[in-house]
Amino acid sequence: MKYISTRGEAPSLGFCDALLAGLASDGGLYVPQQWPAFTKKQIRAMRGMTYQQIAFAVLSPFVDGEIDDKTVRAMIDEAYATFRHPAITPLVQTGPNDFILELFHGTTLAFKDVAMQLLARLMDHVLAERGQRATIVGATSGDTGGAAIDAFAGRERTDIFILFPHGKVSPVQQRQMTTSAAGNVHALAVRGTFDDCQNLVKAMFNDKGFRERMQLSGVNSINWARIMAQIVYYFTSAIALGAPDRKISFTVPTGNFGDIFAGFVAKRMGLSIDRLVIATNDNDILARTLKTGRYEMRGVVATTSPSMDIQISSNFERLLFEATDRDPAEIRTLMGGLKQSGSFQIGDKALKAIRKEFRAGRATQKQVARTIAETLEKTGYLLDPHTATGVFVAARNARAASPMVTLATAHPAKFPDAVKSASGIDPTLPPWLAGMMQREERYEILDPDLAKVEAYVGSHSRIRG
Ligand SMILES: Cc1ncc(COP(=O)(O)O)c(C=O)c1O
Ligand SMILES: N[C@@H](CCOP(=O)(O)O)C(=O)O
Repeated sequence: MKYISTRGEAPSLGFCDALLAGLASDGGLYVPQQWPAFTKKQIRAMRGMTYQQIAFAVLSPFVDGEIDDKTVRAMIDEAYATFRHPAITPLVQTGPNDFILELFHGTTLAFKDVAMQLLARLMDHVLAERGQRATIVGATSGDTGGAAIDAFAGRERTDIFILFPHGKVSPVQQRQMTTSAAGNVHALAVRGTFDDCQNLVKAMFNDKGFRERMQLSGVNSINWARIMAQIVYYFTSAIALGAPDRKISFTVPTGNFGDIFAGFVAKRMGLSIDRLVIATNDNDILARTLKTGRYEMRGVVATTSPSMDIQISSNFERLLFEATDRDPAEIRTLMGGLKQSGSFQIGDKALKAIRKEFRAGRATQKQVARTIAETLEKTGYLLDPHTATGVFVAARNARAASPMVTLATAHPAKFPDAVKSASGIDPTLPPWLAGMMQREERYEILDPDLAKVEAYVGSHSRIRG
């Protein structure tokens, strides 16, 4: 299996090289040259398998033998042994046809743990095999950072630098990034938004000299392996609800478009998915784009679901690549427009293809708060604000023909203020995080200035720039 860039001007790579590359050298994102597919019979055979067994079946075609099967299985087992639920990502029924897919049973209480625990092991393995080291740079609106720091802390072959928007993440999210005692961990608070952080990370990758000197690697969902690991829970949950002999719909709280793109890939791989619904908060650029065909950035507004306070939705580029029948020249034009004017217009054919696959809706902060309160009252289930965004949008896009699964992307205890103000309940952190809020913080505050950020990374990575 080769991986090609959405912009068509970077070399195609095998799995291990794409894993370490993160962003392609032409600024594009790597995708598999073709989508592997399972037959109905093969999917039926996954019934009764454990999460780990299904993960191996789903990941194997992507790894394509570049890492031997025994090692991949061992990494999967180790990664998911860190989860606190035996089902890893359990389904909870909240209505006759409504389900919540709990993705927050990992160490940092967000869906990011599912991919990150595996990614860290895969990277470590490949670096060790090659006798290499890497400097990891990542941007976070709150959850990716904590999950990456937890997964990479203390690893000998990597130094990790996480950029987060100063003052714009929840106190729990911030402590998960700033209280690590590991010497290879660096939390950088950037005076700006998540989009500024993500632009800085991409700019570091696009600075060829810096990228090579520092041996940069990425852990955001620009890295194909992140998406790959997230495909698995679409399979486990759909199979538990009757796939492939029944169609299942999913609603996904969306920001950087990685999680829902994994659902799109699962469908391409033969999973019987009915509706794929994008749920946004007030930062509704994706819902607007589906409606108008115009991707148009406006200022980011701070909401009670801060992890989705995003305007530049990186993985939308992967979808555009598919919707334009994989036309890299078209992607270069669209992304050029975005860089220059903050907007682009999707062509009619591509828009039609996108609308065929996705629906979208938005929940305002008031609607999110009401959804938390009403769900608690009706079902006894306490939602976090990101999941509540999904539940609100799911209710407007469900249909009797297929069960609707909403992805629960974070635990309510990560956002106690918003949850308490909506429900009156103060969600408590699990025991392993209980002392975290009292621990001393360690982080650097920086301006959104590429030279300053590169200077910091260059002088603190064990690979000296
Ligand atoms: C809790 C939570 N929900 C939803 C999202 C959106 O996921 P994605 O960026 O993959 O669309 C994020 C982060 O992006 C998140 O941290
Ligand atoms: N919501 C994310 C934003 C970054 O997303 P990623 O999936 O591309 O890493 C976060 O919590 O940081």
